[in-house]
Amino acid sequence: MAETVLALSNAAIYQRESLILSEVDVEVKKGDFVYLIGKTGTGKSSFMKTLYGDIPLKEGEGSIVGFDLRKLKEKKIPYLRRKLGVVFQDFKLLNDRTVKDNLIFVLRATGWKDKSEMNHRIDKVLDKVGMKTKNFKYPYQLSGGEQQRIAIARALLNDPELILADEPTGNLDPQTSVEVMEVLQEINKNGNTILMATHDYALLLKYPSKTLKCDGQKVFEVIQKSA
Ligand SMILES: Nc1ncnc2c1ncn2[C@@H]1O[C@H](COP(=O)(O)OP(=O)(O)OP(=O)(O)O)[C@@H](O)[C@H]1O
Repeated sequence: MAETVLALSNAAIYQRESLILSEVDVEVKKGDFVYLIGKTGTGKSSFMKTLYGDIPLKEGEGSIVGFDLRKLKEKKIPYLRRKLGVVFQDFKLLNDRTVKDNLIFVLRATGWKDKSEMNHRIDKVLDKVGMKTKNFKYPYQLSGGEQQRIAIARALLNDPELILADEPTGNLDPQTSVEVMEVLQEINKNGNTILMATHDYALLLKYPSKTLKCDGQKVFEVIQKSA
């Protein structure tokens, strides 16, 4: 039996005082690729933010990569984030430094010191996303798809137990979205667990997988019809 990396039980998700989602029961196991879909404003981002500690979980139970979300103290959030890889729609790369320096910045911030170990790790994650030859480029010299691949490499640096991707293809054209999705599929095949929020139904059809849907303040699993 695969180990559970995320479990929510009877959880309620709020944005300040507004209830966004209630009675949420979700389980993600090691090796899963799970989609989170739903129309704009139905709570996908709020759900993701709760998982990476940006919104506190005040009702129900929640555990993620060994952390209890109900008991998560502010000062523990960086440790939670180290076990997660988070990928955003807008990449969030630092524009004043090269790809390599973006990655070194994260490694240093998470306690890495040895230069050759850092170089080795950077080469490895860039290789996984097919960007090894672009490590000297600045983010603004890269296309959107390439920037997102760098953001995925950054998420992989500390060998996360779970990757949370919030609309990772939201800023990309359909062809580039497929290329980024291929990268996510590949790293999932190599053992990484991924939860991806999206409203791109074309990707769901092309790469069917377990799907959760936010609708009417609830989250439920939808069964995809096979084509
Ligand atoms: N910082 C905030 N404070 C209060 N309410 C918020 C805040 N951010 C979002 N909301 C509200 O929470 C609800 C859910 O928003 P959320 O961003 O989670 O939805 P979403 O499904 O991710 O939408 P989208 O696809 O547009 O990103 C919306 O009604 C939104 O207005």
